[in-house]
Amino acid sequence: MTLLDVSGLCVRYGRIEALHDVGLQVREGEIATVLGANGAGKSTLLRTVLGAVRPDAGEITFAQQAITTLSIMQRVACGIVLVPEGRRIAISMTIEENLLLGAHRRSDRQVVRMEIDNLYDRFPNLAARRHGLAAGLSGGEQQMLAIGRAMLARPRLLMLDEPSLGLSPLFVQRLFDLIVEINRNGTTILLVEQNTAQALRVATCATVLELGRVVMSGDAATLTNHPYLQAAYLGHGQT
Ligand SMILES: Nc1ncnc2c1ncn2[C@@H]1O[C@H](COP(=O)(O)OP(=O)(O)OP(=O)(O)O)[C@@H](O)[C@H]1O
Repeated sequence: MTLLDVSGLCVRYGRIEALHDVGLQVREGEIATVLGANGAGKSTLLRTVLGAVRPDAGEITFAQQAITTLSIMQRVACGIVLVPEGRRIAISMTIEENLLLGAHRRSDRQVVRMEIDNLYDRFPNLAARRHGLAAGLSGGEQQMLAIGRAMLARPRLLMLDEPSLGLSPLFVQRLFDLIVEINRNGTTILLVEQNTAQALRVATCATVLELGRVVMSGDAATLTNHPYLQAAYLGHGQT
């Protein structure tokens, strides 16, 4: 089933056309990735799906419901969650408080507790410092916390905006392992990345944006072997 269906999306910031007639479908249960260079419009696309940016044209449907005119809060209630670029955790709050914030809409406190404890089991560094300020965490740990917090909202669609940006190779690996695990546990993922090789490795389908337009889309395995993508994004061609 198609979970997210974006069609004919146009977004302008004054005279800049950030998205032009962009279409994208994400099927329930898959990892879809959006690739492209700086300024291609990737963040704008995610922010428009979330409702933080109003499109000038286009339709967005989520789980068969038209959501184009819904507010951010209404979309979050539908199950759409965004982890923005730069993580945006509350650095003046403790790790535990950040996680509880992610679960603030839920009333099943015991299950929330169990999910937080599972996260601590997976990331002992977060557990050891649960009552310390999130500001004290490394960039990689902050990203894990940001994703953990987002998952506590029980999203149906988790959107991640360049989660690997600025992380050490070790954390990049752990991050992509976490993304795969979250997906295997049933959450659909829309992943924006500049780490093209890693994103194509975990994704089922991909869309390539250039200057606000879709220049290519298809299943990830086919795109990985496409000469244009190899040359322009995977560094296997002539420069
Ligand atoms: N709030 C804004 N006001 C004006 N122009 C903007 C705004 N946000 C983005 N833009 C412009 O829209 C275009 C697309 O930007 P966007 O951030 O969506 O691209 P991106 O692919 O996510 O790039 P990056 O990886 O650098 O975040 C760029 O030309 C950018 O300068």
